[in-house]
Amino acid sequence: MYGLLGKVLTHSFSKDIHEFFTDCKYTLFESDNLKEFFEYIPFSGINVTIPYKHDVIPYLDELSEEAHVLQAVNTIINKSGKLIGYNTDYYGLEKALSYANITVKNQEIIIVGNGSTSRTIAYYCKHNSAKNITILARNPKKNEYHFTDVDNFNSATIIFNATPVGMFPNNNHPFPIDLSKLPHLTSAVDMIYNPLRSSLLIAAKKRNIQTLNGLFMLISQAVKSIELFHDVTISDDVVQQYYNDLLFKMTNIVLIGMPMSGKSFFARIIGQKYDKDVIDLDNMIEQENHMSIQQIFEKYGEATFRSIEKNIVYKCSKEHNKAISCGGGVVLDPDNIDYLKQNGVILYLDMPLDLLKRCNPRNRPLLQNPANLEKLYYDRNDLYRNSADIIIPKNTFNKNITEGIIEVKINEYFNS
Ligand SMILES: Nc1ncnc2c1ncn2[C@@H]1O[C@H](COP(=O)(O)OP(=O)(O)O)[C@@H](O)[C@H]1O
Ligand SMILES: O=C(O)C1=C[C@@H](OP(=O)(O)O)[C@@H](O)[C@H](O)C1
Ligand SMILES: [Mg+2]
Repeated sequence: MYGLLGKVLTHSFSKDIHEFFTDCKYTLFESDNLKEFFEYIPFSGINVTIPYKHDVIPYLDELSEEAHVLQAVNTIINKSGKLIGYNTDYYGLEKALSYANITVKNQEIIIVGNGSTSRTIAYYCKHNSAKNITILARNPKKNEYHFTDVDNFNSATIIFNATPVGMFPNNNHPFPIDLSKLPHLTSAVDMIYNPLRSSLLIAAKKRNIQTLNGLFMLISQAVKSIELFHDVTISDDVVQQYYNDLLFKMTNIVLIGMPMSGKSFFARIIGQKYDKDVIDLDNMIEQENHMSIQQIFEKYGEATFRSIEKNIVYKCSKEHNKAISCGGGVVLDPDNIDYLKQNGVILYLDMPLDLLKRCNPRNRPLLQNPANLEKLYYDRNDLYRNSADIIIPKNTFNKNITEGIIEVKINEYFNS
């Protein structure tokens, strides 16, 4: 029997990963009583998660070197009655950093947080010749510092987040450290994988700092434990393919652009093609308020519409695997873009003004005066461009051509 031991396991990915790579069933054991678990559950191998990584140690016969140093175990193998504890988080971190080409050698490291993940990162950095390691925490212990001491470590080049700040469901909690205080940063690594881009990673990306989230590490630590459980080797290529597929599946594809550029239209096509549910933010607003967009503008004005829109965007930012079509004005509030980027790749349907002028503005309240189209276009074009991860030139009304460009650009984005 194989499985995962922890207290609350509803959000665990381990079962999916284990059952993808092996034919063995993987069981989730939510337990309040470790003694009973070890007495009565006859397992061949189990993984251990919060809050038991340390507490299981007294039940084990032997520890691997990492598990011993870190005093944390996430994998236990039963070898003919002898229980051996390992820590594959260390290995997962190593694989993820190597995948992202991040080396800690001679680097000045900041680790935010002082729990067991922080210890794993510090141990890894020490082992791999980091120049120095600073731990910043909310409640610093000996040889650690408070977040507010960050000014004294402004030569840092790599920052790791080992806290749950910004993790689902508290996606939008701001990161406690202002990155403008760390002008030499080249990489930001977050152990969080939900959302895919945490507050730290969104802030880092704005400064052109390389980012890495926790998904590759999560998969790699699970793969290592599968290798230990079943005495097999899983090749890096297979793991990478699994990662690419999972990442794509978790990601929302978010369409922005001028009114009439085809966002709602292509969101439906993208949804169908990539098996993602479609969300049209304007439709959602209409359904929730039992009014058309036009009626909302007429009755309450644009400012109220924008605040309704912002609330909907906030809710949708926590979704996964959706094709999301936004209203044209979503970019006016930078918070909206931060929300949408958490789990989304932003795709700008870039349609030139002369083509937009040939469309029929029908029920679009802001375009009832034709002169407005030009103004909106010039006011917003830069906002669209700066918000986008992918820009789709849309110089045609031919659906197939645009669909083809979208496919190529999405492939490029996810395979680079
Ligand atoms: N490439 C296309 N081929 C055919 N019809 C299109 C195409 N792009 C947009 N349309 C049509 O143009 C109109 C505006 O598109 P829509 O998706 O509503 O734009 P948006 O959501 O960006 O305002 C819709 O009637 C849509 O069906
Ligand atoms: O551009 C805008 O400010 C708006 C665009 C509309 O969506 P479409 O872009 O789908 O027309 C709708 O959200 C609202 O009328 C405001
Ligand atoms: Mg639309």
